[in-house]
Amino acid sequence: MGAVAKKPYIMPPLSVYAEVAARLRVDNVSLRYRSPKGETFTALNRVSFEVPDRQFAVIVGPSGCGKSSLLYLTAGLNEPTEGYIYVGGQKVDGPGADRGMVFQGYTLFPWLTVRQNIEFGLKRRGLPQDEIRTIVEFYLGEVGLAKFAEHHPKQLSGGMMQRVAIARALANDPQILLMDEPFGALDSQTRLQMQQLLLQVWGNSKKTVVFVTHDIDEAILLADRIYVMGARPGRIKEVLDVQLERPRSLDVVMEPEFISMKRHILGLLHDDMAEVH
Ligand SMILES: Nc1ncnc2c1ncn2[C@@H]1O[C@H](COP(=O)(O)OP(=O)(O)OP(=O)(O)O)[C@@H](O)[C@H]1O
Repeated sequence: MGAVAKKPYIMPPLSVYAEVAARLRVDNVSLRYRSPKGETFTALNRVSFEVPDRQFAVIVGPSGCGKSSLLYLTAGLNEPTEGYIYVGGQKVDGPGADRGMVFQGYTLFPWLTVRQNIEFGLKRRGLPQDEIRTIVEFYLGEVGLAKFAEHHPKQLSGGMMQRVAIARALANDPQILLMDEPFGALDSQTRLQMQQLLLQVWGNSKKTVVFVTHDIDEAILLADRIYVMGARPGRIKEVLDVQLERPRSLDVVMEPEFISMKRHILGLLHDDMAEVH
């Protein structure tokens, strides 16, 4: 195995001050689902990790390992069976504007224009009209959609819709951006463009991002730190720091460190599949 495998990242102990230092702290979280017949299924088992402020964290793992479940818990759309999640030191106990979400499926309001979609949350918060206009213009520019502000979602491509979703989430100035396979439904060319656009927008906003994918290339290209999950039960198997220089272009996939890291993660995922069979 390559250089990465020889020096895996060792997870530091959760510090007493972790709520302050980490933007996201997942503390001993388990999640069990109950079937209608009363059988329980452990989707997540004692998951603990932290994401420092302004980091780009990527969660990668096989299908069914609980990636989406973890993101939904962080969004407050579901509750852990055990353990706690903290965002900016505050315990998550329901959905909140401090967490922006971008999903794989297109979640724009179809009856609203691009501009109206982006300003939706800002209006609900009662911001003054001129402030809303300034924020919306800024994010339309960030995602390259200034010319499409008055279009409706059905007039846009999948990639453009996801750009609106990113702009809408960031316009609300969340503490953390949660992204669940946001480019999973896009063709490979558009996906590569969207990865570059996201890196650029993130570089400007410097938000903390938690991004779920099962695409290893996407994970390494985007991440500061990769959390590799295993399945049955869902758990964190290893945490890897990506030290590739930024800004990262598509050529990064040919760098030895990239290839070595990819091989290592593939090995972890294969081990996991071997454990299942
Ligand atoms: N509401 C539910 N009731 C029962 N089981 C569920 C429920 N939601 C998810 N699960 C199960 O929990 C496990 C984790 O699901 P989850 O969707 O979080 O995984 P994932 O890693 O995001 O998978 P994928 O990559 O395929 O989207 C899976 O085995 C799934 O079948």
